[in-house]
Amino acid sequence: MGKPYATEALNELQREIEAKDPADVLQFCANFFNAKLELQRASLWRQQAKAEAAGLTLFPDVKVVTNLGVGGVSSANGRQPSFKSPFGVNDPHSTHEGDTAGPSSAASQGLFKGSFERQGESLHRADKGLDTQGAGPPNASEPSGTSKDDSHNIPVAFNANRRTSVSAEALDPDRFKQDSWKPPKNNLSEAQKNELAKTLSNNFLFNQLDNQSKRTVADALTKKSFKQGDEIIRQGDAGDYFYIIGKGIVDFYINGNHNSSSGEGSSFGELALMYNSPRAATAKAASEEVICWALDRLTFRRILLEGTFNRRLMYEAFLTDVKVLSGLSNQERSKLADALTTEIYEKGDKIVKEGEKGENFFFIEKGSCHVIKEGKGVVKKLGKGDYFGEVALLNDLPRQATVEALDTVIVATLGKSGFTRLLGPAVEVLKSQDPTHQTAQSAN
Ligand SMILES: Nc1ncnc2c1ncn2[C@@H]1O[C@@H]2COP(=O)(O)O[C@H]2[C@H]1O
Ligand SMILES: Nc1ncnc2c1ncn2[C@@H]1O[C@@H]2COP(=O)(O)O[C@H]2[C@H]1O
Repeated sequence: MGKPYATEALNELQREIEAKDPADVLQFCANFFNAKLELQRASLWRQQAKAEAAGLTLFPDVKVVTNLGVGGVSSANGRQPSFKSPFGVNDPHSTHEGDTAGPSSAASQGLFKGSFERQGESLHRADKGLDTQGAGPPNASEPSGTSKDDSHNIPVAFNANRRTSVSAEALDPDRFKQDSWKPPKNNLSEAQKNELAKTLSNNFLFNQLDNQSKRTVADALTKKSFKQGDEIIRQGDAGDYFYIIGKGIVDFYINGNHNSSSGEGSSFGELALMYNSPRAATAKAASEEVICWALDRLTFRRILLEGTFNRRLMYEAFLTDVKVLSGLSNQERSKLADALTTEIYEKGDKIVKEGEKGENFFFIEKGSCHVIKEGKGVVKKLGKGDYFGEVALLNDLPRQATVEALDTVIVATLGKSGFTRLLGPAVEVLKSQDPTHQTAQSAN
């Protein structure tokens, strides 16, 4: 990343601070840059296997990384450099276990602990299809870093150009404002507008947008009809459109095997657009008639990545570090991220009270809490990445303890229905770790 990027990032941070007025500015800055870094590493990391197959090295030489002076970067045995988060040793969840087992293990655990930063790095790429909608490459000049000779080895539909990765483009609203991009206009009839409005009212992501963004998206969506068996998306292709289902059922296949299905109001096709990665699944029309509303890649990135999707990405970065969720796929993690709501508590606040009915499950994003039981006192201390509130939801019991904020605590909460629907394999882990069945633990 060059100087202009740093300036843009700092400007963006400044705007965020002014808009959000965080109580703990340093923590906010740390979170901001940590999330950016993690997104960037995650994006590259997803492409590592393909890059290796093409004989390319995506990750920088360890010496280069060290020279960048990213806090706590270290390396061992030539493996992926280890990145220490800005929370450093005080972060109870920065143990970096994934590092010791090598890259593939780290990836499968959802832990992206390497720093992939590299000054001026940009690989030539063969995914021209991704930029066919008038954007052109965000950076025309080709910085040095990887030899041009490598470019023809990159498989089609593989994006190794970090300059168009989600972290570089999505989190860079200034670039959006400066260029000549204009959202497309669909010129729908009144009847079609009403049909679309009905579909959008059922779509979770759309409902998160502000009114202006809603209007832009509604004006840009185009209607596409499919017959049963039609392939809407093919696994491995480059991403062109994001889809919202207006009518019918869509089946998803991974490597030819049926994986899941979605119905009216659901959306799909976001992953390839978010990460500039190949399509992760094949989507096929499963009912007689399927109507989808398609949003072009550029409008998707400009509008959705600036708002809801940024929030989602921030949550995803955080959720990647929550140990109990390590069994979730990226898709499951995205869905979970969409359903989370942020709540802030001050020192002394009782986030849940023993004996009360339980409605929510909580992940701690920031701060620490004491778990207090009547007659026993403090039984546990919880910190960033820990969770609580599962016992009441899993067993339909009143809250088994009080959880009190020890400082400013930010939690991501999940309602009861999301808890059972979206935690997937993590529910079994939660059950097996029921703290009411465990012996007393240290509260220090
Ligand atoms: N299990 C799954 N893994 C990956 N993608 C899925 C899955 N189920 C549904 N999908 C959707 O299928 C889409 C295929 O294209 P994308 O990778 O852009 O985005 C993907 C998701 O929206
Ligand atoms: N020893 C413990 N006993 C009861 N609850 C605990 C204990 N340790 C941690 N907790 C958490 O405190 C939460 C209080 O609300 P729940 O009973 O829903 O879920 C509980 C657990 O998540």
